[in-house]
Amino acid sequence: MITQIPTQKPNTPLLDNIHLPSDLRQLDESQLIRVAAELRSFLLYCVGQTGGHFGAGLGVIELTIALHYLLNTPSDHLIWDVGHQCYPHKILTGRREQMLSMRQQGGLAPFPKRDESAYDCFGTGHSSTSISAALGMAVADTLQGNHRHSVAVIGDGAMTAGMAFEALNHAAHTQANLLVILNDNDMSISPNEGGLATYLAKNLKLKARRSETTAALFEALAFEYQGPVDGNDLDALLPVLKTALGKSGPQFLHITTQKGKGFQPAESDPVGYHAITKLEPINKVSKPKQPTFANIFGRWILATAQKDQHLVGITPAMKEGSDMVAFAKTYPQRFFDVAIAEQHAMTFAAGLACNGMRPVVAIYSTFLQRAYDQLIHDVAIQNLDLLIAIDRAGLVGEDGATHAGCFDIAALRCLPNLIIMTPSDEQEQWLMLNTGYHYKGTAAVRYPRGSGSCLHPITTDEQIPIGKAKLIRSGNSGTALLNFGPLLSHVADLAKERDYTLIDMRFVKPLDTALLSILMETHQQFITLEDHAAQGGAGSTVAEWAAQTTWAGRLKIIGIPDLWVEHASRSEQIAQQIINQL
Ligand SMILES: Cc1ncc(C[n+]2csc(CCOP(=O)(O)OP(=O)(O)O)c2C)c(N)n1
Ligand SMILES: CC(=O)[C@@H](O)[C@H](O)COP(=O)(O)O
Ligand SMILES: [Mg+2]
Repeated sequence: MITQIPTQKPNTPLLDNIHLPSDLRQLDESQLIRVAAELRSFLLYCVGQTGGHFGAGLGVIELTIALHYLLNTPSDHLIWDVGHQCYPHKILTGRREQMLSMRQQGGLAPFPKRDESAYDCFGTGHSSTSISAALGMAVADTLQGNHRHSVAVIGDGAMTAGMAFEALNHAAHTQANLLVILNDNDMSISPNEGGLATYLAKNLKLKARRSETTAALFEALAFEYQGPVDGNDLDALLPVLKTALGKSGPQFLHITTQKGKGFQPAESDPVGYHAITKLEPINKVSKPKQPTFANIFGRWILATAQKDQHLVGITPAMKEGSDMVAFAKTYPQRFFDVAIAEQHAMTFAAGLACNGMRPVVAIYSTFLQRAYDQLIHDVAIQNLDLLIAIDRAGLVGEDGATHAGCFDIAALRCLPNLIIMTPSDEQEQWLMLNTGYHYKGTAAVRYPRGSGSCLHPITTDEQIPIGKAKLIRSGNSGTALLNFGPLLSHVADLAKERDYTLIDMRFVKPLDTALLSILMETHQQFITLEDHAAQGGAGSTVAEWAAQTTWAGRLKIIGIPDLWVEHASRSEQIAQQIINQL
């Protein structure tokens, strides 16, 4: 058992000669255990040097070796759900020498990526997509007369998302040659939540060679089930995997693994070791950890829950990331981790709001994308009193494009009645959370990953006036810089140097058009700034307003107005809501 992350590259004589899975397949099965030991120590060394996702990869060392040993990758399709566990896969598929570039600009991507390697047959990052994609590839092979394996490796956490069951349901209908491997380590990021997790855990405790009850669940969906089998034991795993790969039709292999396997601290604390920062040199004095926007949210929800017993907090499997740890500990009855189920999280919150509670949905911007229809259909149309705390809004750094929160303003600003707030720092975040929480209707506050410029916001009940911006400085250059969000501190000095008027707009919706009209009288140039896609974001809101104001009579954007159009005949709707604007 390894207890320390090596700071020097370990000696890996077998691994050094494995450049591709074809090299691995030259080895005798009896050598694979040695390969696993070397791969595990090399993985520890690499992640120690770069930081990144950690526990999940340690848990699938044996599975990765077994799959690339028995499959004919990259011709056979192998898809890693979420993809945070893909580092061993990358090491065995021609990228061993690039591992120290992991998650760095120009370096290896944090998740499987099609344009990075032929062995990455499907890009992942968001969970629960692997079965759908693998099924698509399997059906394509059937249609083309190809005889190839299509394998999806999905964790017990990712298995809790509805999309996984949509794919299982469809697979039965297609009878495609698909192998789903459930990597069951009884962990999501936190311990896995919900009935499925309990169900699986109960059966694991039976330590049965074959769990009839678990089999029943998946065989009811026309999968042939095998398991549970110890996925960290190559001697147990290889024969069962061979059997599954030898069969046709939808196969379901249930393996059990240990998240963090082989590294004692990670085995003891799989939550803490889900991801790690890179090791710092021993003599480097580490800076004190600054509170993040997520930490401020965690303090805010705890403080607000103390004052209002109607507050309930919901997270789709990101308790730690959204920092609801203290709230969950203090108010366990009012904390809900619904597992990786963003769609359910939103409509569950809607139900709570309809029946006297005041829900706060804490959700990463990128994962909010999963709950868009529920936000529209179940929350916004009904104009429910609900606050969405959108974390990781904007660029997120090392997790790259799959996790960037660049589209929430574009998605939300066209929804009638919703208000959208963009705090410039942690004090503004606190004020806006208060404002959104008490707003009669649906409110969203978006804030970024990491820390901002006000590390010690004061606890306050104060709110801010809806739709009102804040003048930061008046300038004489004739240019007004309109800030939406946390980049204000990045441009304050520049605005002073260039003598810009600097406005903290605070709201994307409702936009402070009264102030903009005044500024229009005295400024010749406007710059909008946001940590969001330029297309369709806050700047577009300003542009649309400006175009219709300055070009009054020359540009009129006619479409469905900012309201929910009730039922009528389509011709009545079109006449009343659109054509009559002409
Ligand atoms: C749609 C979506 N929601 C949330 C996440 C954040 N997330 C990344 S890994 C993870 C836990 C996955 O658990 P599991 O599938 O069991 O994999 P393990 O880490 O246990 O190997 C979560 C919630 C995500 N990647 N995608
Ligand atoms: C793989 C995954 O989706 C999560 O682990 C995500 O990387 C967490 O992001 P943060 O580090 O911003 O919490
Ligand atoms: Mg798991």
